[in-house]
Amino acid sequence: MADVRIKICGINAHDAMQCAIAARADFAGLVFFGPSPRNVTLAQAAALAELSGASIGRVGLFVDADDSTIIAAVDAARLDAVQFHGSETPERIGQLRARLGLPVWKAIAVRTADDIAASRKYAGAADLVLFDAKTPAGSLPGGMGLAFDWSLLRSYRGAMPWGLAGGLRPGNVQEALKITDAPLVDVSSGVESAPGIKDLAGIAAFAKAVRAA
Ligand SMILES: O=C(O)c1ccccc1NCC(=O)[C@H](O)[C@H](O)COP(=O)(O)O
Repeated sequence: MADVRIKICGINAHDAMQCAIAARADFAGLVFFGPSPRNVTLAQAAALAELSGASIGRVGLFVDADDSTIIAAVDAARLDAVQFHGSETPERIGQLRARLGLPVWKAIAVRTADDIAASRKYAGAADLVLFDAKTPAGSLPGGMGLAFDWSLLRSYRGAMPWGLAGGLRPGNVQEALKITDAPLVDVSSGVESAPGIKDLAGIAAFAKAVRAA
């Protein structure tokens, strides 16, 4: 499977950032969402940006955040893209894209085929849709290690660039790619030893598994 892009999400420590770079991941996700165990402060994000430079794309992750929060993070972390994981509408996503001048990714919470079909409303507003598992009410909207039925994406041909997230691990990502042929995979808790603590060997194993798929 050629050139599947890899995003390691929830990087909040220098060793994890160095490991993602060494594993030749394409993107490092920085979570700007207080309730997450992976949340980074602006100062931490700036230090991670300093460490990583141009070696990896930095994607800032937000959940129904206001403009000032997003802009402060974009500036501090010198973000290359922004990912929205809340209930942002296509109109809101389009406004943010115009205001920030950065690629905008929209996470789509998936349980059924209808959820995937509904992602079409983001065409023209977002640059990429990230299909992720729908999480239980009251829990975090992502980073929960939950997978959806990957067969929903079998033979998927969307109008926009897309990626697969949710419950991926070194041990199952090849199966996920075999079923979905996803051009980008995103992992967070599947490469952690505890919530918010990245497992360095897990990051390396995940990248190796993707490249061997
Ligand atoms: O990772 C978080 O803590 C998080 C919190 C709130 C919204 C989204 C969050 N993560 C988004 C991601 O892009 C994760 O990588 C994605 O949901 C997959 O997570 P996992 O199933 O743990 O691999």
